[in-house]
Amino acid sequence: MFNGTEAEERRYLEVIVAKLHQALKEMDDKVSSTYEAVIEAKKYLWDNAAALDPAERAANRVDVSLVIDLGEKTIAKRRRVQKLLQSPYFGRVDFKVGQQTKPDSFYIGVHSFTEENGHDNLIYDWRSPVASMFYDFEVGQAFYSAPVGEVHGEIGLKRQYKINQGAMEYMIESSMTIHDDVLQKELSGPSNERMKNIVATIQKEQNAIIRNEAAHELIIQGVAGSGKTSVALHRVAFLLYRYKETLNSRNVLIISPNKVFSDYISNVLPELGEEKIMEVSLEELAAKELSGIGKFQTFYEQVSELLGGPDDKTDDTVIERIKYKASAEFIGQIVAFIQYADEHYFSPEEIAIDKVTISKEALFSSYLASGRLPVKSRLEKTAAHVMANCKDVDGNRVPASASKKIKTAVKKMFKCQDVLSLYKEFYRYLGKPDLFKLKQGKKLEYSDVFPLLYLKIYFEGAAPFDFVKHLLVDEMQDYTPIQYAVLSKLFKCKKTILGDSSQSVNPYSSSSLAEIKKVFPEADTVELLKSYRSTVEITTFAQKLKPNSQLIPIERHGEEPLILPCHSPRDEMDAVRRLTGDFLVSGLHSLGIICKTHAQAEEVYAKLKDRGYKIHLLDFNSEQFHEGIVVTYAHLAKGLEFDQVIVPFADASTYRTELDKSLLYIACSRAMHRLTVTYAGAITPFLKS
Ligand SMILES: Nc1ncnc2c1ncn2[C@@H]1O[C@H](COP(=O)(O)OP(=O)(O)OP(=O)(O)O)[C@@H](O)[C@H]1O
Repeated sequence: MFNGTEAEERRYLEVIVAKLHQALKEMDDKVSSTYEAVIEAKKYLWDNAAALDPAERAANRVDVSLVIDLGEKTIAKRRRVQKLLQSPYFGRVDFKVGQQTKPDSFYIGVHSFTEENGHDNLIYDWRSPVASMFYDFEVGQAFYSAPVGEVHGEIGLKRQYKINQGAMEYMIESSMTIHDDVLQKELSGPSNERMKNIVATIQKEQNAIIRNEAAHELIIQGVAGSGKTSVALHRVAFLLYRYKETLNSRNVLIISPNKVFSDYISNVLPELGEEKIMEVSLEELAAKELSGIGKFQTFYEQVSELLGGPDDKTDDTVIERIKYKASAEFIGQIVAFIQYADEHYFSPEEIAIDKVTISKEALFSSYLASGRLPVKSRLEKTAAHVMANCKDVDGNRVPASASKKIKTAVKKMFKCQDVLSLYKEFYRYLGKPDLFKLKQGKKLEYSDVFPLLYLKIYFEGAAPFDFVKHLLVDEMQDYTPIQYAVLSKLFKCKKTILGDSSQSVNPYSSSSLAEIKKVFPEADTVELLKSYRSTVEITTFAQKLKPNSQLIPIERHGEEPLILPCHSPRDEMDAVRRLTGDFLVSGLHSLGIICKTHAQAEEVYAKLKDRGYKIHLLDFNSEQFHEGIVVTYAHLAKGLEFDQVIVPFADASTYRTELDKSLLYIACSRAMHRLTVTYAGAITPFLKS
């Protein structure tokens, strides 16, 4: 057998590392000679500028840019080889097809590697067709999908390697269910600074999501820590590889909940050899689309309003408005209104301007003939059509002096002159004008932003984002059906939508997989039930808050979470300080102190900073994730994870509503290895038992 023993594998690794070094050297030489060639060509241009004719100069410039292009490609390739030098491969599959006497050995790494003048592919990219067998099959019958069709055969051997700094730490022969030992090792270590790639331990069900090419919309509901975000980013990397001729990173957009989250995930694609993708929040999108129409409350401000103070009660009518506009039926009502407006809101009147007369009937038939355009364009087309088809009393074409007046008159025949009036009219049509309320300073409530945008698209139209060929929506539970309806009008492309209905920060407007599916009836849906982030003890603890009998924690054990009662708020702060001190000597990398509200986080931050701890406060103005000790609140902590989490203020007055329970669940489920909950006074009823 090729490289049958561990000693042979170790020698082979040395050979590969040497080849990678050799390739690196060759690339360095190539980059240097490219550099010299560019300097030479530029010098030639400069020295001979006067003697060269324009065509020669242009040809010379083209040559220079071709050489630069080549140099850049070499540099990108060099970066990949450099990465491979750390860990050339993580897996091997020996696969035999049909009557083949000896199997082929495929070594699988984060990138592919072929010797410059050699023919053999020494390392296969994890996204290549043949590598899919590493994730999908154990020893025995297997197949992969190649461009020529499915290739069937037999896997005779499957191995996994942990290679660090070019040296093999361990090698595992795997004949059992995928990667258990390696996965355990990966998950038990302390966290990285930011989210990392999981190519070596992608699970079969995750691989199916990553390589799903057929779905136009793919909706992933996954329990906390099930790898949704990781999988979605690996899916993007896969699609960029698979469709490299037609798709590049500038064609992929992620709707991300905030800048901290975007920064937190920003390393994954570059680690996989791809460029970062664009990110935007729904608020940024709405601000662009609604510019000139009005200011609006943000989602975070809406949630803060709902949280209120310990004794405040949120205005029930606010909740009623949010709930109403978050229902799936609401879209049906807006659609019905649009149809009604189409049929009833254009009221033609005879026009008699200067020497031109246009009948009511002519106007109406032009309006009907103008098709399904946005209202404004439709009115313009109607005016243009009637003018083209009529003459003044002298038999002449409509004079320019009259045409402007006619256009204005036609515009006024539509019941509403701007989108905000149309939006208010919608609630009058429903017989529920009270469902629209502006906030102080004429700010729109957040729940009005997307219905208004939906009507704006009907009234004025919107330029779809055609350059986006794949849209990723994370934290799907936080978006309502009407938001999805707007997204699908703006983005006609393929979509991957992921989230967890248990992690809603606003229970009045959260969406489940079933609700989102109503907006995308053709979508493929997947559920991820295995949770990888936390120890069994932490997962079991968090499950008491939001039970899900289907959740399967990965068998990894650690300390029992600790609930720490304190005599007074002062004692509680002392406890948090002590726990923070313990963390600093624990060998763990990241600590998240996760409060319920921003105000509480500011308080803890100020008190810990007093003690000289190096800590960071993360809030909605933060642009970056930070390593080390972070103080934040549940809404912002969503999507992040920490080796250790402290949840302070878990008392009965802080966590009392359903929304509070959700936030407590989010906070606790961020912990990977250690979790401590502190409180003074009475404990929250959600943790009472
Ligand atoms: N196959 C895997 N191999 C190794 N680690 C994995 C795997 N799948 C997930 N993980 C790890 O589990 C953790 C959670 O992943 P991720 O943040 O993508 O989950 P999520 O479902 O988006 O979580 P949440 O919804 O709770 O924010 C990360 O540390 C990730 O690296």
